[in-house]
Amino acid sequence: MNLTTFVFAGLPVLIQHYADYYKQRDLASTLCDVEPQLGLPHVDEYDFIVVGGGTAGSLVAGRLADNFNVLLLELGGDPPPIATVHAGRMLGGSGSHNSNVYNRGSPLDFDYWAKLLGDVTWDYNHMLEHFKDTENFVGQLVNERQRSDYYGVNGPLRVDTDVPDFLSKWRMAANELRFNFSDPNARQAPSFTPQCVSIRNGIRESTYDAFVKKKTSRKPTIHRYSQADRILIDENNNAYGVAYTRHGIPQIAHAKKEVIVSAGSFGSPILLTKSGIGQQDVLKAAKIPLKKNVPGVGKNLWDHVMLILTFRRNDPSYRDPNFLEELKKFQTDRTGYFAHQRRTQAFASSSRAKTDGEPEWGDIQVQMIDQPFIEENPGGAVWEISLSRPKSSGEFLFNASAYVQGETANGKLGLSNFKYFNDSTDLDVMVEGINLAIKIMEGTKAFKANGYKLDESFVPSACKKFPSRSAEMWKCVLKRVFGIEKLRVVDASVMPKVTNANLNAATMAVAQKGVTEILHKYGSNTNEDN
Ligand SMILES: Cc1cc2nc3c(=O)[nH]c(=O)nc-3n(C[C@H](O)[C@H](O)[C@H](O)COP(=O)(O)OP(=O)(O)OC[C@H]3O[C@@H](n4cnc5c(N)ncnc54)[C@H](O)[C@@H]3O)c2cc1C
Repeated sequence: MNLTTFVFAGLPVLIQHYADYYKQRDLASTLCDVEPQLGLPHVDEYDFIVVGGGTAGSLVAGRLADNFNVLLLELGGDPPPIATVHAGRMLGGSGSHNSNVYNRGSPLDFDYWAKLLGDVTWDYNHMLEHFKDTENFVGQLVNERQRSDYYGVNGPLRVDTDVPDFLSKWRMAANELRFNFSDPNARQAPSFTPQCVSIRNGIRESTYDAFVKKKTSRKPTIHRYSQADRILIDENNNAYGVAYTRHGIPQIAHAKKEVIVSAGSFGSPILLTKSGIGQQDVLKAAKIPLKKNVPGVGKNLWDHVMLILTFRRNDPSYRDPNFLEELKKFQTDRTGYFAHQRRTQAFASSSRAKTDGEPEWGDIQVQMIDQPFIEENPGGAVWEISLSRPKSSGEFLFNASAYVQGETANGKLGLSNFKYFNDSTDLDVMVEGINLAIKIMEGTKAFKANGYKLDESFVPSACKKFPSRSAEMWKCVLKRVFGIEKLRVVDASVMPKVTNANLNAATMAVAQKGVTEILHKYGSNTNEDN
């Protein structure tokens, strides 16, 4: 085993060590906190209770704490120093372990939301102000003239531009294929772009870091390792509190103003259903008293289907940088290979988008990620091909029979069915995305010189009966890989349709909009009961 493999293989052990240590430390302080209450009926009271300390919840709780008494309940604890898990159960949520790519999405996404919802406050002109309120943009721009109109500089979240050394090649490839080269945000249009990231000195910055941890003014009270089990709703259908378990100890908190559900696209529908808000027949099957019949709970599940491709580099002169030296540079002054994401991206419109009369509204996103230090593929590149405006949507349903049998763990109560490619034209769009990636890597002068070649070893043998690289072969691959067959919700689950790029930034703008509306409703006077 070489040094690189040894270091990477040790990461999960290190992460688990920190996760266990944080949990034990929090358990000790929780026991001191709750000791006086044991055996006594005791209910804490706050102005707002925010359920879920992820991308949206941390932002909402941190902002509201300026003016109000806020309790933030989070299922997980502090994020470990290096988080690589695929479920964001920690403060900062999925934003504490994702790639921190900061893409707002197309302005046309938000204009479409406004049309769908019949509410102009969701259009891009309005949402732009919420993006600006959250951002401290320090990055480089392709179009400098847009800086003052489109970017915020006084918000808590640092947003930078990642500038990998192959960005000039990316620009050349754009020229060769007659694409524009532009910025990913402001007014995103089909083009090749650099990527913006919410990363500070090579370290991820989540909304928990930016809006809560680094805050110097009043912070929310945080109860970690706390699972909200039920929203308490009175006979007039007002939410007035939350029943939850903190390290397994049952607790109740009351909210004088509102309960805000920010438990994410999977957590929110489960909590709403457990509280009696959901589809009538599901509630009946789960024997949960009906509070409100909302047939949409758990429906409308959108996902960006993403296919990952690997390109090998056939370039005898290529040598990986020295792993130890790069690690030292990063540890010493946060420079070198590990200080950057080393990604670029392109937004493109498929033939379907053009036929639909939407040529400016990209429905394909491709991302190139430079990958040194992979022993079996030195200098290779990984590509993420995403269907960024799918037409197929799925559902996330409540597992009523498991609930009736006594299951309480949220992770076991959700049944997701993404229904990928239910609309078969989604397959055609993905095939165009795959072909664009191959064209850039194998067909442009910019990248051809490095001898990049698609690694097709992952193609299942059942798909090899089709001509190599044909649309039929790619559709077969996609089908195999993705298996065809007084309450407020503020998180990614409220998007009527996903934006056409990574969702973290759009979730922040949704959260900032929620905060703005709450402050508008309640003002900022802590002593006044509205
Ligand atoms: C592997 C991965 C990589 C990604 N990469 C990117 C990227 O680079 N850029 C980008 O823009 N987007 C990315 N995303 C998507 C992005 O992270 C999410 O869209 C965004 O975090 C959603 O925010 P949210 O607040 O809705 O949910 P989350 O951030 O998931 O927060 C929900 C929180 O609620 C908590 N919770 C759930 N149920 C309960 C309960 N009952 N009681 C208490 N707490 C509860 C959870 O523990 C979690 O902390 C990525 C996602 C993943 C999974």
